[in-house]
Amino acid sequence: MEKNIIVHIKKWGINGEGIAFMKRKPVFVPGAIPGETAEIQIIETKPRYQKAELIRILESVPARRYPLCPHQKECGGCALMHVRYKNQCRMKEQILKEALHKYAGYKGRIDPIVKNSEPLNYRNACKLPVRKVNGRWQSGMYAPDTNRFCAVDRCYVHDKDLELVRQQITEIFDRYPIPEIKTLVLKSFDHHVQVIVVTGKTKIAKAWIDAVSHLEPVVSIWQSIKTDSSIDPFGSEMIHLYGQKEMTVHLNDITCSLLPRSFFQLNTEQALRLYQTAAEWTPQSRCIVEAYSGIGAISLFVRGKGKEIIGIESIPDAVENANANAKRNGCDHIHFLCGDAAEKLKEIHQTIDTLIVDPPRSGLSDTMLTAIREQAPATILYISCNPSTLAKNISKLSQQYQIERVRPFDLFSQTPHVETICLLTRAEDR
Ligand SMILES: C[S@@+](CC[C@H](N)C(=O)[O-])C[C@H]1O[C@@H](n2cnc3c(N)ncnc32)[C@H](O)[C@@H]1O
Repeated sequence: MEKNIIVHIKKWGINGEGIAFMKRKPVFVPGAIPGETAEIQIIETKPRYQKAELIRILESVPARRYPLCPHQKECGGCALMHVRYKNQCRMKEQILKEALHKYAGYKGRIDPIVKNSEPLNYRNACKLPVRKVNGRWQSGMYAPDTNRFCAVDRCYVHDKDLELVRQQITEIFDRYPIPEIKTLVLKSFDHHVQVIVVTGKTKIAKAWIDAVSHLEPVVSIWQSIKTDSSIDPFGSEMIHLYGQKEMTVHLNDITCSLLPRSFFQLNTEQALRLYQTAAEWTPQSRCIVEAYSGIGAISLFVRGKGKEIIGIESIPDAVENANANAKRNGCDHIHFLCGDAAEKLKEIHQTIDTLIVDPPRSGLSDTMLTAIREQAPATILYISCNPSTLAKNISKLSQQYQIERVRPFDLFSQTPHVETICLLTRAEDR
């Protein structure tokens, strides 16, 4: 067994760990904070880095606080809960700054992070595995990098209605068990909660549906039958069991609907601020394209900035929502196409003045980057939840585009994730 060693934590890692250096090689120490002196034990050695377990903190820093959640270490969902909120925000600003510098060579100004006014109880959705533990049904999380189930009796970042329903549903599972239950998905907007249970091929008892539908905030229940092991959280068959099919989200004067498969940002209040910034930074354009458009909320926010707005999204249900959302908000000049962003972008023949992209964490594919270079819009608004892929993608566009503005948003408080909006302009147009 490795013996314990004492290290000084020098900087933040992108996953919220502290990083120490031994013989110039980084050692990742989850739970440690830059500035601290820690006793650690190496648990993994790789050619370019090491991973360690934090044994104890010998010298702490004022940024440390006692984490509210007793499951913080095992659950891993809130890797920064032991860090004071203002220091969490500084960490995110620093991670973004370093990524833009390292991969895109950017040393310019970054706006201060837009803080979350409610760093707890903000999450409007959860997707949790369900297991029987000591004879009782529980929903929880998998411990980081493992398939070890960690039952969570109370989650502090879930929206209050969502959390109430989650706790009550697990009790209902005890009374009316669902054979082959895999995952519980909940979405909460405006005090209304949608429940989606992902199961094997099984019929859900009427007693379970009745009990869940009687929970005060529940307005919609779905079952998703999943028999494959794909990463898609839902299976191919979706059965509507009770109430509304769609959820409604109000974003200032805009109203949007979403079906269970449609994506929406996890933090409604901060999403609103992000979309307002997108609207502010989008120049007046003849044609705007929004790729990775989800239910079309950004297109609706920039509705006054384009004569024609085209959205592209790969999930058919989200496209159905987006087109209906455009209609319901009186926007005849906005429509949405279903398909792969790169493929559909290539098929657009008119001149694109502004391109808005909001891809998943993996960022833009090489085919998307090629399609962007070919279309050469004058302005790109890149919204990203991953500073590394954002910066690497910007680097690949750097022959044509320069960074004009960057603003991070804290959408995922208590976690190391940071959302960023970045305005890029075509170099020759400056
Ligand atoms: C980060 S979400 C952004 C959604 C939307 N902009 C919003 O703010 O709600 C990314 C979206 O891209 C979609 N998507 C993922 N890969 C795609 C692809 N290759 N082509 C088109 N859309 C894709 C996902 O279904 C998801 O709706």
